[in-house]
Amino acid sequence: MKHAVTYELLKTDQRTKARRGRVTTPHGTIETPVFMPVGTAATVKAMRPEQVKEMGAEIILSNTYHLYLRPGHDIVKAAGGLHKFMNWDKAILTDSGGFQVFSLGALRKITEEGVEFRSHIDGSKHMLSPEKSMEIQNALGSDIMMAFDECAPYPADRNYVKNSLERTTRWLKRCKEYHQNMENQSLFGIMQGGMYKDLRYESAMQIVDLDLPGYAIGGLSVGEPKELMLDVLDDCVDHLPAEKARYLMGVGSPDYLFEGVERGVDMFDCVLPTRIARHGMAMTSYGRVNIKNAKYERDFEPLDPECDCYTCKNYSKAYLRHLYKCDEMLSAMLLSNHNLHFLVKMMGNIRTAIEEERFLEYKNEFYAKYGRF
Ligand SMILES: Nc1nc(=O)c2cc3nc(NCCN4CCCCC4)[nH]c3cc2[nH]1
Repeated sequence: MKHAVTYELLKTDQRTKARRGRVTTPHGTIETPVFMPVGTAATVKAMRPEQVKEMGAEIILSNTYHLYLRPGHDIVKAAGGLHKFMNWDKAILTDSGGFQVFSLGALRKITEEGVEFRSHIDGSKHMLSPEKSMEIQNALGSDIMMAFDECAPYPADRNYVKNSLERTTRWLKRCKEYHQNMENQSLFGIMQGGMYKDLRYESAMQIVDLDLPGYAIGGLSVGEPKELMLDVLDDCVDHLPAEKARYLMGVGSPDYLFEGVERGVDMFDCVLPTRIARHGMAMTSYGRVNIKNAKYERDFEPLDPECDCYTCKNYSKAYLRHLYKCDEMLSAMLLSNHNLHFLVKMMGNIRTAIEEERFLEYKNEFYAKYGRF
């Protein structure tokens, strides 16, 4: 059966596991490695879709949990689907709701059936299951639908993680069973297994058999130490098929992106660039800039001398500091635009570096300039 979404491996770095590829979807192709801007409630916060497209983003992420609760997937469906509703005509990946229930909703109960929770918006009682998550994502019409899984907390004991990953595998089979609309939407499986390398292997073996077009590494970036995360990641990427897309969920600061690419990851997403923007923080070639800092009061230079984004071409740090101090909406708009542009451009530079066999040199050059993460 032909998948709606396919991955093509174009080149693997000779010295690391970094790889250059391409994901093809019904809403266009995506050059990888790729960072996906997050548009949780059907908007990349403080950004117009044209700006997100203009910076070169080819795919964004949205969330089943949020859109189910508000406005409701029936309304998005009636609008013609999420692409039409939010005026975004490139690719969309939707997360399945599992992680968001744990991180946002007031979790009530996990059973074989699914997850009972109370809405973080109005406290109303709800149930998400593999079938319900697929129904919602089919209604949203996203190109890539994530399987309904349980992201085990960190730390979690081995027995809990083992039982949880086995239930996640059973849930994945139910997702695949229920999934309609195969010709327009593809399902990605999600590997779990906590920080236990042997359980990660077990999870991978169980999900790879289902021959899906892409697989995510879940259960990471959940508060574990960086070196532990990278050690587990390094090990578990190898258990995923080389000819399928590999997506590391919830990762998105520059250092984690470089380290993830180096270990063979193709796709990333994180709220970080837009979230820290709303708190006056910018990512620049020379490290993070906290625009609130008094030292920028009379600094009439742009945020990043090496950045060609709209914000850096037209505004100074002094002005951006002023906007933030006045709590002006334009502050979040300009800093979000810059941070997203910075990461999307950085991934473009990474892709070129892989093509030219100089990924490690580019990484070291970037780290030397960026300084402390
Ligand atoms: N379906 C699903 N399964 C996961 O295991 C998962 C694991 C994840 N881990 C993260 N980490 C996000 C960390 N993020 C960093 C910046 C501030 C907000 C939290 N997001 C995730 C999303 C996930 N989605």
